[in-house]
Amino acid sequence: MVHAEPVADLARRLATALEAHGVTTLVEVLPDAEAAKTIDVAAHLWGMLGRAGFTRGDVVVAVGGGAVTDLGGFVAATWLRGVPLINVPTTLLGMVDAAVGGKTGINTAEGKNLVGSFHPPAGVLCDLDVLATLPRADLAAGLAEVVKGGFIGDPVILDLVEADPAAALDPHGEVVRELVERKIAVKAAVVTTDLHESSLREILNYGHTFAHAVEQVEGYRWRHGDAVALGMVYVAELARITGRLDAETVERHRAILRSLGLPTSYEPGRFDELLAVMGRDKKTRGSTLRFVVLDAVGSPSRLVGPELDQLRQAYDAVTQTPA
Ligand SMILES: NC(=O)c1ccc[n+]([C@@H]2O[C@H](COP(=O)([O-])OP(=O)(O)OC[C@H]3O[C@@H](n4cnc5c(N)ncnc54)[C@H](O)[C@@H]3O)[C@@H](O)[C@H]2O)c1
Ligand SMILES: O=C(O)C(=O)C[C@@H](O)[C@H](O)[C@H](O)COP(=O)(O)O
Ligand SMILES: [Zn+2]
Repeated sequence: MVHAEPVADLARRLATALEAHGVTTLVEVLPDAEAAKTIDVAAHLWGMLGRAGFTRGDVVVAVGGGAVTDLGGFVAATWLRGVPLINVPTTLLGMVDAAVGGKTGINTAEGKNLVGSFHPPAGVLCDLDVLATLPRADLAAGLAEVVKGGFIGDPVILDLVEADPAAALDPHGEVVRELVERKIAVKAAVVTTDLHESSLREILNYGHTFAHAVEQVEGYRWRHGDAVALGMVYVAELARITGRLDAETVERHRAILRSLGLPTSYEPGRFDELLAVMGRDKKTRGSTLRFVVLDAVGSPSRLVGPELDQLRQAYDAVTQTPA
């Protein structure tokens, strides 16, 4: 079982329960957040599994946010070429996105999630009660991925957030439960059709080309969900500039994300740095950047090879907006 320090109590209780049922449990505390997603941490765990005689009859249990399930999943995918994985997401983002759908991965010096595999979990245990201790900023970051699901596939999500943003931020309320169920349904429908991202699955990457670039240039000090919020505004502006999306829907992005306290603007002067990183996005083919854009709410499509000037105009649009 792997976990980070902030959910140590929960992991201890789970390990105790497993031991009580006769399951021998090896528990390892990981570096917190993005610091867990490195080849060094993976290699450390491979060493532990080897010394413990971990076999294909054993199970990796990842208890934590998306960073822990991405790293735990990557180790499960690679050890003995694949052992079973059970995810116990403890952040909203993990519940609605990272722990479901089978993407696992680590970062390299060149970028985010550049090494990984598709390794679906054997099970995901999702208990909304564990969100009681999650800081509000992390709850909001998780809502960014929920809102993404609204824009690409389920507009009722957007209606629910617009009707009562405070309720969306209350982990004990019924609105959060409905948002979680709806977002997982959007993701499940996509992933069951295209697990390996040959085409349709790319829509789950809405906002992520710019988001991942921001995360990297910021040294992973930005929450992933915050970067996704900004990335969705960037790509909505790009879609408007290229004649795909109306200005009203772009403003709807800003209004919804701001109502949740999420970032919708960035600092000027970093376009060249971000452009270089965006070139390493997994959707890029050769030197051609490809973005998931919306033609309308619920109608995602692709924008292939936008002009440099259009990319820059979209950057200007997100750097001139007051936060
Ligand atoms: N594999 C996928 O499909 C997928 C999807 C989306 C995001 N991701 C990845 O997920 C990561 C982001 O995940 P995240 O937003 O969960 O961040 P995170 O895993 O970094 O967790 C955020 C913080 O919350 C703490 N925490 C977790 N649960 C808690 C709880 N119940 N109470 C108090 N503190 C708690 C963590 O220890 C950490 O400090 C990124 O690396 C992103 O790339 C992966
Ligand atoms: O499940 C997917 O597919 C996604 O793209 C979900 C994203 O929210 C997630 O952040 C994912 O890890 C990004 O994938 P990547 O392939 O761009 O690294
Ligand atoms: Zn994401």
